[in-house]
Amino acid sequence: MSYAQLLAEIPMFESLGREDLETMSSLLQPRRFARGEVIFHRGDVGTALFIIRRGQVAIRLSSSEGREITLALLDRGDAFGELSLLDGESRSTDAMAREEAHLLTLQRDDFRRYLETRPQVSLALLANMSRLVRRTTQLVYDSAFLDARSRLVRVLLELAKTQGRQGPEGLVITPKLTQSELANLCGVTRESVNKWLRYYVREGMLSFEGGQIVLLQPERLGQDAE
Ligand SMILES: Nc1ncnc2c1ncn2[C@@H]1O[C@@H]2COP(=O)(O)O[C@H]2[C@H]1O
Repeated sequence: MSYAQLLAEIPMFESLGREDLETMSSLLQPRRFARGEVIFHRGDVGTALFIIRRGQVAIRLSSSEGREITLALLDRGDAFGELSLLDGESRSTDAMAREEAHLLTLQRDDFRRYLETRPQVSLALLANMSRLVRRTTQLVYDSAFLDARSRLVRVLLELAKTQGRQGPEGLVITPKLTQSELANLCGVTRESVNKWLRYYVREGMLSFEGGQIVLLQPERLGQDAE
């Protein structure tokens, strides 16, 4: 089966011509993970890049006491696991399938060969890593300077931007998130997420539809948390 069409949708590989995409496609191995299954743990040896065909993957950190934060939720067309292939260190985070996930793996040597011979792929990877550094800086800023309410609002607005769609009432956040998952994404307690979600529902700025959060007045929400 050719995965060239999926590869062409991924920013890191979009510069590749048809022939390259077909060659890379023949190097990919499909792997399937059940809902809740761990794809890798922080500290594991990294041997492959992962590309998501279907399903959702959480990039997470957890403490020895069982506390967790979610750094990112990834879905179709997202790639992860590039860091350890580049610096030879171990996996920097855990990765877990939030729902049944159909993934493709590209082995380290094959990935590096593309980076060495296709400068456009390296540039796109650098752009990807620049975004990652910016997001991490934003997380540091948020945890140092923002209160729980502002952190929640910032995460909701970012999810709406990266994984949202326009619905009839407002911006719908596509992944269905529990309050605990939202709390992990914001780095605040579940109680505080619950308190502020209820406040924004009362104020008419957000609602819930079929388990999804809908931002009814995203601009007002943004102003409120400034
Ligand atoms: N802060 C972050 N935000 C989003 N993704 C990350 C972050 N840190 C690490 N990752 C991804 O998670 C992967 C974990 O394995 P690697 O360290 O090989 O590569 C990492 C990146 O692809």
